[in-house]
Amino acid sequence: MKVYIGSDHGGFFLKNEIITLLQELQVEIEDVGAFSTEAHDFGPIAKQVAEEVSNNFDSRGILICGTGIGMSIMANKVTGIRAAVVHDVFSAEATRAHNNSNVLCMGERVIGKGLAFKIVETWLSTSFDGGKHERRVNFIHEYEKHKSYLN
Ligand SMILES: O=C(CO)[C@H](O)[C@H](O)[C@H](O)COP(=O)(O)O
Repeated sequence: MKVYIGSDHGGFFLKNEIITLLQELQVEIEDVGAFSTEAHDFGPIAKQVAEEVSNNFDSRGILICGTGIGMSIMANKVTGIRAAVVHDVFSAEATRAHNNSNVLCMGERVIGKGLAFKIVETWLSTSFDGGKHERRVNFIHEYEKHKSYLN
């Protein structure tokens, strides 16, 4: 699995900490920036990570801004993306098991490094449960394809 990772200025320091963690875990990564604390809009970074994940089989994304929220709103506009804002370990497991989330969004202004590391480790190691959850995830992508009302 390859992980594309990005942040704006608000997530820059936590992104670097998570890159170090991923390197220790021997996870293949690509850092798309930001590469400094100079102000960066979250939109282009989230778009780039989400498009990489959408276009590359067996890849995931991690996006960090101040809250994780702007990143997730942008990432979820990209076809095939299921981005989740996560700030607790239970949700990290649940969003993989139930939503098959492929992008993890966190806020550097919300949580500290220790909890963020637990979230990343849990999110990377939890598998999708499938079954009834597959039907629910499929509904999202059927809607995405047709943009019409589905019952
Ligand atoms: O987009 C966000 C909120 O959804 C992020 O938290 C940004 O990092 C934040 O808005 C940046 O704010 P700043 O005042 O420009 O540092």
